[in-house]
Amino acid sequence: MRLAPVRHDGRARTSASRGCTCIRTLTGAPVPVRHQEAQPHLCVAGCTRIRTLAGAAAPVRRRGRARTSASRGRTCIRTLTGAPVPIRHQGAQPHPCAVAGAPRTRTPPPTRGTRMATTATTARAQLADARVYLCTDARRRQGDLVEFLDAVLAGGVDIVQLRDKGMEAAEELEHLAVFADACARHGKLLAVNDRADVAHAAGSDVLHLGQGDLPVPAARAILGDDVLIGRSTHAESEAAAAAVQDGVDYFCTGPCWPTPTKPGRHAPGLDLVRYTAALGTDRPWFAIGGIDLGNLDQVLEAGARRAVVVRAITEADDPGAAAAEFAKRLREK
Ligand SMILES: Cc1ncc(COP(=O)(O)OP(=O)(O)O)c(N)n1
Ligand SMILES: Cc1nc(C(=O)O)sc1CCOP(=O)(O)O
Ligand SMILES: [Mg+2]
Repeated sequence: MRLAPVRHDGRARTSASRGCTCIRTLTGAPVPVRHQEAQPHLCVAGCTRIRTLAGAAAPVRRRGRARTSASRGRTCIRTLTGAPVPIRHQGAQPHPCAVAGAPRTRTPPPTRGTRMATTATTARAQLADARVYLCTDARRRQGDLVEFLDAVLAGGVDIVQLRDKGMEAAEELEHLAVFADACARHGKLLAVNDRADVAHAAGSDVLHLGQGDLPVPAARAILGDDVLIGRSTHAESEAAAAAVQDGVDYFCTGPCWPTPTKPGRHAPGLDLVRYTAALGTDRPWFAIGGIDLGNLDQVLEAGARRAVVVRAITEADDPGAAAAEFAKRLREK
């Protein structure tokens, strides 16, 4: 199926296209959103539409769930190949994808300033309280993403990041919509890795940047002040800088141990955790790298009060129970 962009500005759709692209605005910057359906879908309350992706007809229905404070987006559930896929629509207004009765001019975006201030404040308070930060892939091998996210978020994960390296942006956004919906159900924070444009399009609460990723000011230029930004640090100088750098909301120090999740990354070990603890910074920071329930006490003894984990939860027999144990032990310190 060849997709061609179509603007909902009164121009005719190209006949060759079964998909459409409409432009929506979140913070003044135009963000292209591709709606892949044979029929124009109605992203307005109560709509049900049939759309086609790869030839399969599937229902699209509006979901009337209330948003949590952690979530700014709206969520529709659509079904592609049998599995429900939540799609979050940014903005307080239904976005103008409706063709029947669609506005010919775009609905103005919400006034971000007032509406976002409370949300950003809430998100920063949640970050301050956070203890367990999970990075996970999209569970394509297991095929259990929704169940997995519900289990770990109910168990005690405070922030969940989609970290699935090499995924194309469109697919990442599809998965992020599932993450966003899960975070909204549980009132937890959603994090995007590496890409400010994807964080913006997904309506993420958090963007995580490594030392080689986009510089913080460049990410802030895209995201504004309301999205939380985190930094990776692997050396004392980097941790000291991240503790004071403008625009940084939290940072991570590690790896505590060499880890196959980040092959080739030198592990500064628990000395860096001890150094960071000694900084005495009020800025939230997390230990990362090789942490599991067997060595967590060493991480705590080195002075960390927050941890980022991947395998210890994603590969656990019972991810929800593993998350709960991490949360319990990090919170009782
Ligand atoms: C919460 C969190 N901490 C550290 C990282 C690692 O970031 P980075 O060094 O950019 O490496 P990649 O994950 O991008 O491979 C992270 N993603 N999240
Ligand atoms: C993604 C990542 N970043 C690191 C850093 O030190 O910045 S360590 C790491 C992988 C952590 O995975 P696991 O919990 O499976 O060891
Ligand atoms: Mg990165």
